[in-house]
Amino acid sequence: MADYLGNTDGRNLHIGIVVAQFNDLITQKLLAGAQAALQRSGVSAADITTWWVPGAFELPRAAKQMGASANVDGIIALGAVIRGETSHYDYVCSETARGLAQVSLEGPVPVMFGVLTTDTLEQAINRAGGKGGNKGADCAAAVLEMIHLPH
Ligand SMILES: Nc1c(NC[C@H](O)[C@H](O)[C@H](O)CO)[nH]c(=O)[nH]c1=O
Ligand SMILES: CC(=O)[C@@H](O)COP(=O)(O)O
Repeated sequence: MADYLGNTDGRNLHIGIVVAQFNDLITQKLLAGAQAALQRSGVSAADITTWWVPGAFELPRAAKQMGASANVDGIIALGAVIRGETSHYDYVCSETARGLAQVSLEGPVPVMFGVLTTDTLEQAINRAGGKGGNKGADCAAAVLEMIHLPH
């Protein structure tokens, strides 16, 4: 099973990950979850390319650049947007989601939405390896499924 998911047409898959530094207490856990899940599925660590960006708002541009230049078969975008005192949260969440969806639809490879959008730090912790699972690992499974869709 691992061999199948980790390659296609007899060659190793190359997976890209773009991850936000903002709330890196959380995003480091999301990244670790994605990396572990990919490697369990037969993707070599050498075939995972990771780019860090300042925050979630920068993820769409990084995903677009990676899809155009890094020879990857799929991309996982990871971030953690946690509500503050102002409406800034709403704009970051909506534009990050819109931008990543646009890159996935219009770009050459599938892009997974692994950005937590939570009201509290606890909610984010629970979804980055806590009782709510790990959104990074979820996206790893999803990107492998999308790559293997019939073309
Ligand atoms: N508040 C959060 C941010 N804000 C920063 C933006 O994502 C962006 O980097 C900045 O506006 C410069 O363009 N980013 C997160 O990832 N998470 C947050 O909770
Ligand atoms: C999600 C955000 O941008 C947020 O953390 C910013 O906090 P604040 O709204 O209190 O400035």
